[in-house]
Amino acid sequence: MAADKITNWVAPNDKTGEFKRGQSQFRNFIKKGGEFPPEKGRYHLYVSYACPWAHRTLIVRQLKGLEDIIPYTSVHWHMQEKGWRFATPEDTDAPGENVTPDPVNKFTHLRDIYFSVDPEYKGRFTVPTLYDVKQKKIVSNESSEIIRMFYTEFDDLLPEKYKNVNLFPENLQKQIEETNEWTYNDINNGVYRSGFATTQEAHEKAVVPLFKSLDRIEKHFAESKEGPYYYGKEITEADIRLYPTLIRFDPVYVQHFKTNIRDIRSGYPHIHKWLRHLYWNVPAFKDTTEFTHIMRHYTKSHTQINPFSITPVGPQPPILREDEEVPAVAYALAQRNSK
Ligand SMILES: N[C@@H](CCC(=O)N[C@@H](CS)C(=O)NCC(=O)O)C(=O)O
Repeated sequence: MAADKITNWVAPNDKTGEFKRGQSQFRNFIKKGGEFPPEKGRYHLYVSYACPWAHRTLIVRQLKGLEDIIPYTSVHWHMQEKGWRFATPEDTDAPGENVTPDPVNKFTHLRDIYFSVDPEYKGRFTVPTLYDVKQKKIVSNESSEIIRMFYTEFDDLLPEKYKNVNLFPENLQKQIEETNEWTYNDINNGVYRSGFATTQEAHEKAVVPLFKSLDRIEKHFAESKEGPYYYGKEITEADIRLYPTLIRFDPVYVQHFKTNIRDIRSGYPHIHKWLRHLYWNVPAFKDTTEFTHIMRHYTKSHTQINPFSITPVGPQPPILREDEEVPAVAYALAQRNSK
């Protein structure tokens, strides 16, 4: 049935043409003394390197030093009719760590996990999925909540160094929540609303606020006295939630989702600086960024947008070095410096 196709993010009969993201269905929490207590090796994290929501969880896992506590598997980047699938030993086109067959249940597709937990499951089969190997249950498939569990709930199992990593500090919580509100709607989800729209109106309704919000971030960086992170000297949730969308912006969204009023590298110097600082100087960001998965997934899986599945070659490189600029920016800077 056409309406059930995985690429029908907007139902073909929906006249608004607007992409409306569904609610994540599994919303349990890891808690000491609860149904899902923190334990080393008990929870398996399923991600796709292509996915910005999953990307958040990999960043936090590494920043919090949870590598030995929470193992993970990345699915193959190619999402087809049955949704995300696990890589097989024959797959040689999906680089990166842990792009392997499912080590827990030997399932072939992510959907098998959802059906094994609930044979009547009607939602989407999304990454990230945090799975309790002991009880064979899904803890959560909501990235914004998984990262919050990772911030604190495993602290008792961690050395002092990582216990002290506070990504959601008390004094900034209110500001971060306020930032999340508009960055989620306009940016994280805004790129999808722009790209999945099936009418001109729906597209513009998403693209215009997306760029207004990028302008707002640019201004925030231009005016902030401290850096290099969104809220000063320490990485917080604000960086973790923005980076996965913005690292994908030039390589994918600008062309595939048509969000091309500007790109980051030539249009947003402060955002560009922040982005490159994270990528080149903080291993949790670079190590978890797999451009091959990112560039191929969108262009080859969203056949409703790109029926021939051709992946553009550029922009190259997908992220510039910190001392590199696109020619137009380099020229403008040289002009300024010669005055
Ligand atoms: N609200 C969810 C969204 C997750 C999500 O939509 N993930 C996408 C990949 S970027 C997915 O797995 N989509 C598969 C589908 O919708 O069929 C979260 O933040 O965890």
